[in-house]
Amino acid sequence: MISPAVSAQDVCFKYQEGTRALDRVNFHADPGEFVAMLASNGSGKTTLIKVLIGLLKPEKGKVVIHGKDLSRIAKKDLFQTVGLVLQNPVDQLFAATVEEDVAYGPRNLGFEEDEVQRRVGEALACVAASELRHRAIHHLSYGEQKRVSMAGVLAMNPSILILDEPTAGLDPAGETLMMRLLNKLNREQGITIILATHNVDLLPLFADRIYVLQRGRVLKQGPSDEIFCEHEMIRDACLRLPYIATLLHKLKQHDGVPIAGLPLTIGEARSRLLELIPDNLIVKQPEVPQ
Ligand SMILES: Nc1ncnc2c1ncn2[C@@H]1O[C@H](COP(=O)(O)OP(=O)(O)OP(=O)(O)O)[C@@H](O)[C@H]1O
Repeated sequence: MISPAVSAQDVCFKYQEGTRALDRVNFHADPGEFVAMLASNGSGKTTLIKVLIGLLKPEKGKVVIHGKDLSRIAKKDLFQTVGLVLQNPVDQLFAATVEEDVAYGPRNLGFEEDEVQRRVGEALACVAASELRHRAIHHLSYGEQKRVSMAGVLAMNPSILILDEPTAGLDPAGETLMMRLLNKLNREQGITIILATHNVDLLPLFADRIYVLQRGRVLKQGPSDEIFCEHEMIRDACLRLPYIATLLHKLKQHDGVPIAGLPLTIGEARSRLLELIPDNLIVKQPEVPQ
């Protein structure tokens, strides 16, 4: 049996001043999976991320990375296996220029300069930021800073990427770009993605599995369709359905439109609605590439 890329087993964590932020949390992500932690503010997402990467030590339970207890993994090996992208890029970026910042990790590991430059080039290309290479960090926009901070992590070639609120503060185009980048890293390079978010609208498009957290506990985990069909649980967790699902749910419940299942994405909703429209009312238009 293949070990999970990351697992947290019965993890409890209490902050010094007494807040119990995690209560017997069981979490795992298999190699190559795209897993989301979905929760409202203060539910323990950031705390769980910090525990998964060893920045906080659990009071009980353990974290295992690729079959090895986290407490036994040397920091140097950990940084090359698990990359952490913080919510606020300012907390991550510290060099004067983009190139210096992205090069910092590989240089620190003692790679030859050719290899460092190769990694910087590849990491920046991965996040669609090659043209920013010689720019000053403090001149970058927030969205550019987010992508550059991700490049710094990718330059270490991690097999697991953990991101805290990667779409927070981005405009709609930036959100879509970020999620597409993560999807590409996951599908094309097989990088395991774990992210914390409140963004319910984008998750059904990308996440293989979702964990819903509330007050430090896992309420439920499973694929999007299993998560979002539990309306009461979603409400109890102070979350909501994706907007498109809310619309179709209302059309079904209040207007009796016979929509099959509960579409969670615009693509699914479009297909279900088209099934209900007679062919002679549809005038087919050529598809416009997105
Ligand atoms: N350094 C700290 N000291 C004390 N309590 C903390 C600390 N950091 C977080 N907490 C508390 O732990 C709980 C979980 O916080 P955490 O930041 O993990 O939640 P979150 O789901 O990431 O929230 P958000 O979506 O607002 O970022 C909250 O009640 C918070 O007040």
